[in-house]
Amino acid sequence: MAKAVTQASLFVVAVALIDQAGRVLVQQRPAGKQMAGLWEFPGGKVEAGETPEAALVREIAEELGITVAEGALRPLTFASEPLADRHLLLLLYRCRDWTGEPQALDAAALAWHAPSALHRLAMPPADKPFIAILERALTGA
Ligand SMILES: Nc1nc2c([nH]c(=O)n2[C@H]2C[C@H](O)[C@@H](COP(=O)(O)OP(=O)(O)OP(=O)(O)O)O2)c(=O)[nH]1
Repeated sequence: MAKAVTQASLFVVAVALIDQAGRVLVQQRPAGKQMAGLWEFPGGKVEAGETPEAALVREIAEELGITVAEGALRPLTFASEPLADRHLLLLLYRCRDWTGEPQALDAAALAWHAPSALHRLAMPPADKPFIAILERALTGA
C-alpha cells in the first residue's frame, strides 16, 4: 500500500545558468537562513497562482538582477524528498540566455564552476544528484 503523505509540499524552482565556457552559476545561502553557507542554484518558492516558469523568472530577477525569458528556461531534472518537516519538490531548469550581469542580491556570494567542480562544494542534499546530470548534459555524455 502506498505510504500516506503527511507533510505539506514545498514547491521550489531553481536554475542552472550556463555561461559560454560551460560553467554553472551557484550562490551561497546567507547567514540566518536554513542551510546557511551551502551552495545552491538560484531560485525559490513558487507562490500561489504562479506557474513554475513565471516564479523562476521572478526569482532570477530578485536574486541576480538579470532578465530571463520564460522560453529560455529548459526543464532539466527534479528532486522529490523530505526537507525538515516538509516534502521538497525542486524543479531544476537550465538556461544559457539572459540579459545583464548576475549580482549577489540575496546571497553571500556567487561563483561559476565547471559541473565536475560542484562535487567539491557543500550543497543541499537534494542538489547532489543534479551534479552528475549537469555533467552529462554539458558534455553530451
Ligand atoms: N533556491 C534553491 N533552493 C533550494 C535548492 N536546494 C534546496 O534544497 N533548496 C531549498 C532551500 C529552501 O528550503 C527552499 C528554497 O526556498 P527559498 O530560497 O525561497 O526559501 P528560503 O528559506 O531561502 O528563504 P525565505 O524565502 O523563506 O525567506 O528550497 C537550490 O538548489 N536552490
